[in-house]
Amino acid sequence: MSEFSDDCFAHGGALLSIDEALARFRTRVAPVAETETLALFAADGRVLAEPVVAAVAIPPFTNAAVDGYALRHADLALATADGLRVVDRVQAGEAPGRAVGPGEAVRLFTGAPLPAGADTVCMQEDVVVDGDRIRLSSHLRPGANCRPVGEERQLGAIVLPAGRRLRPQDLALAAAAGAGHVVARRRLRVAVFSTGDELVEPGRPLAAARLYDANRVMILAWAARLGAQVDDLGILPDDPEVLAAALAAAVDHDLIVTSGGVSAGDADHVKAAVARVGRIDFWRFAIKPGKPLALGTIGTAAFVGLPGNPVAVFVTLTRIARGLFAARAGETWAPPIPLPVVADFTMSRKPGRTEFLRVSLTGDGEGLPIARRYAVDGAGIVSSLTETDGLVELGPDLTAVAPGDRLAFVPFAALLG
Ligand SMILES: Nc1nc2c(c(=O)[nH]1)N[C@H]1C(S)=C(S)[C@@H](COP(=O)(O)OP(=O)(O)OC[C@H]3O[C@@H](n4cnc5c(N)ncnc54)[C@H](O)[C@@H]3O)O[C@H]1N2
Ligand code: MOO
Repeated sequence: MSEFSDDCFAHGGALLSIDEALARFRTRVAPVAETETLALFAADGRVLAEPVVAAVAIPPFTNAAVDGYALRHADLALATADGLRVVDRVQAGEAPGRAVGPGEAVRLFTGAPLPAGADTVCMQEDVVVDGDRIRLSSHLRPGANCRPVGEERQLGAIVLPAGRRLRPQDLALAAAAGAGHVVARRRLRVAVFSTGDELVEPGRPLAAARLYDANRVMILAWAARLGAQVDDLGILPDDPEVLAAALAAAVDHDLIVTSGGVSAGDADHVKAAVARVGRIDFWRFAIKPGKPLALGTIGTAAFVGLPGNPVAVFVTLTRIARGLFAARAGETWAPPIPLPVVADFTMSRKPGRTEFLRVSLTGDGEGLPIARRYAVDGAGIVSSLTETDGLVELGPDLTAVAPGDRLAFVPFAALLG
């Protein structure tokens, strides 16, 4: 199967919305085909290639939800009047020794199987114990305090769908369903480099007119958090020959992500370099920051050229490139759903683009959280991403924000998931 259609990333040059971009990734990019069988305990963060099917019912047998006594609901009147005789005791993990007959109860503990004949469990707090007899002090509905066999899932049911990126709670469900192993897609191989003659490796001495490469470590960490095998190709100069050679050497990756050099400056050579060794398309987004994005294919690798400004990198990486990553990884993914917050600031703006503001949240715990806008604007202000809690998304038609307005907020944790 071909990973990309020939014109996978082609488009007419009009401004795109993020939703349009994500829809194109979903429909035009094929997931990596190779799969591997993994021990459940090694599968956190991996993407399921096959659904997990219940090898047992969950729970596998009807059991007690509380510490107490198993009884027959038909004996309820007797249980509250004369009481019932306790004839056995069953711990979790034990098989019941005998059935519960008329006028009888069995002492049992949370997780223990219900003995035959019993259909209801009363909590030990609701009985008075008198020798080998118990008397019930409250009413009970039939089946109370029982967890019936298959209540959660029947044998053979799908418990986790293919495409799920496994989280700790998914692993718990797979374990409960009896799965010792899962079939996952292989990890994506992601290569990352920065471009720009002005860039210097962090920690090295800085000469005049140079600045440290902030983007590469952010992109590498983003991909690694998503479970990719990352290759750091370093900082490359604004030299089309060098860039083309590096791109050609990186074709064994699923995704090549770069930053810088995609706009219209004299030293913006990334697009030309990709065109030499593969195919390139240029997408312009109606968003701020992050308007320019170069997308292409080099053999079986997808190429993503992010803009140079670090905040634009963060926005395009988490809101756009994330969708391409998901499509390649075979992952069912949707952008995080924004939560309502209330503005404490005033702002007027030109309509036409979706704008992402960095905001901090405060609040007294009553009502919606209050969003305070970061004091300094600008797509180069890295600390605007570290001293805030997430992004507010202003729709393209919005021309003003006033204190008290409701805004759509997505926390950083959700953007990085
Ligand atoms: N005439 C125009 N100029 C620019 C436009 C435009 O539409 N017309 N768009 C601006 C916007 S918006 C952005 S974003 C940038 C994108 O340009 P590039 O992708 O070519 O990025 P560079 O020019 O290489 O860098 C932009 C800026 O970011 C700094 N940078 C680059 N890489 C890193 C890095 N790894 N770590 C830290 N900082 C980095 C770079 O020094 C520049 O200051 O173009 C605008 N110009
Ligand atoms: O897209 Mo530029 O994206 O604002 O810094």
